[in-house]
Amino acid sequence: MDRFYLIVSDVLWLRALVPLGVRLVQLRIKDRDAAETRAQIRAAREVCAAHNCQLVVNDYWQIALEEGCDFVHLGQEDMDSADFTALRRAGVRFGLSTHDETELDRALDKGPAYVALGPVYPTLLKKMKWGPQGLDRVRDWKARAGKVPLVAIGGLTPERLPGVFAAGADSAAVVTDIQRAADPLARTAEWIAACDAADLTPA
Ligand SMILES: Cc1ncc(COP(=O)(O)OP(=O)(O)O)c(N)n1
Ligand SMILES: Cc1nc(C(=O)O)sc1CCOP(=O)(O)O
Ligand SMILES: [Mg+2]
Repeated sequence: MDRFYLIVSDVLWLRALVPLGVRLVQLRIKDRDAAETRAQIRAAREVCAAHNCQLVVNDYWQIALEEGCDFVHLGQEDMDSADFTALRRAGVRFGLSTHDETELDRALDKGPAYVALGPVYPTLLKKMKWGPQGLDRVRDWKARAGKVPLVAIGGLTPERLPGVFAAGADSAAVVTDIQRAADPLARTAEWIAACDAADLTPA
């Protein structure tokens, strides 16, 4: 999977950043009504299709199914209500959040396209009951996940990427470092360059 996994909170971000060469983007909408959420997902699908970028829809697996999207991200609570049979029948891949061993076992049982581990570093985005997992935990998760790709998330920056990839993460997800950057477009370019550099570095 692509090393750079951009997560944005609104389709306006997606429109601005995907054309820079982003290949994997998650639309993580919170606190919008159903109509607005659907409109955003539909618009994001169009932008991504035009730029050969994989769209991942966070949380709203049902709207994703209805709108013909082919990839969703689900947290452990989202998994409680998700219809995995319907997702599989429609060929919709899913990535799953994990934070401890029990969650990882539960996630791996579902046959995910990837598992995410976080927060690797402290995150400003949301309050979480888990402290920073650290790079040893990334290494451990990589061994436990086997062939399932591992996404690292939480407090990531371009400067932290070499360590995260060396520990075994296949992909690095980011929100704050880009959305709160003084120049989000320039920061996105830095992320792409840092991820490309990691691809050229022997493991
Ligand atoms: C790549 C990735 N990893 C983890 C999450 C978090 O999902 P979740 O625990 O459901 O929390 P919310 O993002 O829905 O608040 C994610 N979205 N993406
Ligand atoms: C949305 C999210 N989920 C996490 C998890 O551990 O499941 S950490 C996280 C926040 C990631 O954002 P930032 O790059 O701003 O730290
Ligand atoms: Mg969720």
